[in-house]
Amino acid sequence: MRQKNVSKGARLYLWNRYDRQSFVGLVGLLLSSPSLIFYKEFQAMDYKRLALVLAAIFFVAFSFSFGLLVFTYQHFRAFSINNYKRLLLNYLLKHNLVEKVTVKTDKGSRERKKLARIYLKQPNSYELHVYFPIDGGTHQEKFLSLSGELETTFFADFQEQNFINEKRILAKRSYVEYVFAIEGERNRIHVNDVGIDKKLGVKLMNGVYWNYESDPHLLIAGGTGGGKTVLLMSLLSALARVGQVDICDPKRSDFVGLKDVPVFKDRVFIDKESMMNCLREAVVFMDSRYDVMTSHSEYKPGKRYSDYGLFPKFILFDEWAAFIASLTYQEYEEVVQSVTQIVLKGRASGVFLILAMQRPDGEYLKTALRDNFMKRLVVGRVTATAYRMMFGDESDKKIFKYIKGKIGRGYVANNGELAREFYSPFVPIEEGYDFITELAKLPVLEEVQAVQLEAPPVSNVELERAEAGQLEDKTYTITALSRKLGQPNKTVKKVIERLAAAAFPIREKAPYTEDDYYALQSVFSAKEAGALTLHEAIEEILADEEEYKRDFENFKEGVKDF
Ligand SMILES: Nc1ncnc2c1ncn2[C@@H]1O[C@H](COP(=O)(O)OP(=O)(O)OP(=O)(O)O)[C@@H](O)[C@H]1O
Repeated sequence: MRQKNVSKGARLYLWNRYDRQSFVGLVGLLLSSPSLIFYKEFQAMDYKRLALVLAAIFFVAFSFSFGLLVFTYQHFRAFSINNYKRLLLNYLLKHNLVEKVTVKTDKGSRERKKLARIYLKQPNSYELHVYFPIDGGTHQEKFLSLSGELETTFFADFQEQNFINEKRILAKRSYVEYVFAIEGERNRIHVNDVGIDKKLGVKLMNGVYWNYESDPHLLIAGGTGGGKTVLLMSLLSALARVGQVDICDPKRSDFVGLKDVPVFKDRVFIDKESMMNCLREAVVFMDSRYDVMTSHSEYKPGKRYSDYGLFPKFILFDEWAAFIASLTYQEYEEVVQSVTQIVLKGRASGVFLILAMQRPDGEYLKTALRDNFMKRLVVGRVTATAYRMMFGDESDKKIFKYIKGKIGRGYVANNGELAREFYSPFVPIEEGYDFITELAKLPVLEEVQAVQLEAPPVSNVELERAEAGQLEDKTYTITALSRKLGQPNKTVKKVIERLAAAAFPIREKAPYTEDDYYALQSVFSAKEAGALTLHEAIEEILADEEEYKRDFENFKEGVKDF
């Protein structure tokens, strides 16, 4: 609970419903008032003419006032926040969340609506904070559980709930604060603005950064045509400025052209053997870095690679699932070993993985490994199960929206945090923007140019895990699974049977995996969100899965054997 008095922004009043009308009315009257200096001329006019002149004056004044209103809403947060005020008022009134007080009048008494002490604040273009009082009021309990409904009302993404305990001398006040991520599309940035901020990391959008040091390893999922490749290219333009980037392109298409770009010279791999070798070498590279770091005269446990002036190294894999699907069992085992090493030791030694695929199924990325990817991004359309795999339990109640035609739109979250809307940097492809030309302009880095992000030191737990070198997959018994889902054993068993009978990838018997849990969670969430029967919810998830399978099969067809 926060103790200090925070600035809560503007208080919400019932008359905020009429903000726009009052603005246009007042400004319109103000603008038309100078015409009063011609009152003598007005007096001399006949009625018809006077009415015509006044109508013209008011028309011009009010049109200008309306234009001014649009301009202020577009450019000033102090005005655009009124849109949220109006939505909130509408919600509170329609859901009877206003208090009613009886006031005496000459003719008896009447009821008057009274609003609790509610505040709104928009500290920047991408966040909205709303404060509700905890003061024993009629609706206090409801005020504590508004996150989901307000998320829908604001068409925003709920991010956090905080409690504020204000201590004033004469009045003690407490509030519950809701923070929402808003206006995703307005906070989209141009590809030229993708860069590195020393404090925050790689800028991907206003308010969205990838700090690879505090949130190592990036996982990207997205359906075909959703904008994965363009996003990866935009990322490359920032990463190649601060470190070395190896690119693996099993599809042999989008990234092949980069092999002649100086910063990526000898760093673009397209055949299976060289991609496996890239991972092998990354492990050797990390081990030799550990040696350099531990034998350094200023060695101290917990220090990171950048503390020794070393640069980060990124390994970017497009279509990871296609790569895994092409491996033999032995090769697969070796790749899993290498990736395990990298996710465990990468942060301290400065090696970071970026894996992109349609959906991170356990088949292609073991769930224990997936848990170590601290930044998650989805672009384009993915299935309900894929959202659960990417954003986990935290977002289990979230309704992920797919908006047709919005290329590069999706969701982003740090592992363990709530997902929010994401728009990948805008690339003016139709105006001739060409990544190869732009990336070719980047200088080849020398080690001394390392950029150090401000991130916490490597913890003892991380070092211990890195030394142990193993990750454990989480598994569940049917009872544990049902408890986690909050459903009776019988219902869960029934859903498993139905999914398995329809060839959905789910285990029929314990031990169940995290992915099985996410698949089941998708069914129960679909049931709740769409007020469906269990049967309808299962059908919906199966239809989703069919579409995913078709897409994936088509995609595999397109990938030549490499
Ligand atoms: N950020 C963006 N800015 C502008 N246009 C974009 C953006 N992202 C995607 N597009 C448009 O959408 C098209 C498809 O995007 P992209 O190739 O990145 O999809 P993908 O998810 O990689 O698809 P696939 O898996 O089929 O390769 C691009 O050719 C481009 O025209």
